[in-house]
Amino acid sequence: MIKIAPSLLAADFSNLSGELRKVSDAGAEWLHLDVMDGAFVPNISFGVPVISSIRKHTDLFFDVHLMIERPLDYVEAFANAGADAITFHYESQSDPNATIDKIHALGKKAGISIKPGTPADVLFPLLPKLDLVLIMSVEPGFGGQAFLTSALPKIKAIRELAPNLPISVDGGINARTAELCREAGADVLVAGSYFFGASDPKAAADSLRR
Ligand SMILES: O=C(CO)[C@@H](O)[C@H](O)COP(=O)(O)O
Ligand SMILES: [Fe+2]
Repeated sequence: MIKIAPSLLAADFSNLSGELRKVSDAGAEWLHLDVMDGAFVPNISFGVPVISSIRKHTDLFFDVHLMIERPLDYVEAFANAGADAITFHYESQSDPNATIDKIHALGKKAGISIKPGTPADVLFPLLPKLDLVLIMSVEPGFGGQAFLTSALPKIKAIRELAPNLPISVDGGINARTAELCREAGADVLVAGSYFFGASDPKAAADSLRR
C-alpha cells in the first residue's frame, strides 16, 4: 500500500487550514513537515509552534522531518507538538541509537534520513530498530528541486534487507519519478511542489499511486 505525504513546505502559509483540507480531500494519508534550522541546511522553515497549531485542525499522520543539527535535544518538543513519526538525519550531530531510543520512549515512530551523498549501508545496522527510513532524492533544504536517480539503488538495497519497513522518498517526486520509486520498493512518497502546485491536488496524489 502506497502512502502519499504532501510536504507542507510548498503550501500557502497564509491559509494553512485550506491547505490541510486539500491534503485530506485528496485522500493523502500523511502530512510531511519539514523542520529546518538554518545550520544543518541553508534554510529556515518552521518549528514547534506551527506544528502544535495545525495539530488542532487535523487527524492526519504527522511525519516530521527534522533537518536540524541536534535532533536529540528537540525530539521531545516535537513529540509534544503532535508528531506521530519523527525522522532525523544520520548526518546530524546526535547519536543515532540514543535519538531512536528517545523517540521510542516518547511513544513515537522513529525514522532516519540520509542525504544524497550518504551510502545506504550506514543504515543497515540500525534497520531492526527503525520504523521508517527516508531516502533524500534532492539535497535537503529546499523544495522544487530535480529528482536524483542515485536514490533508487539505495531504496532497493534497503528493501531487500527490510521487506516490511516503510521506505519514504523525498524530493522531486512527480508522476514519473514516483513510478521509479515504487518499482525500487518505496512505499511512502513525499511530494511538495507537485502536490500543492497542482490545479487538481487529488488528481496529483492519485497519479503518484498508479
Ligand atoms: O525535505 C525536503 C526538502 O529538504 C522536502 O520534503 C521538500 O519539501 C520536497 O519538496 P518537492 O521536491 O516535492 O517540491
Ligand atoms: Fe522533507
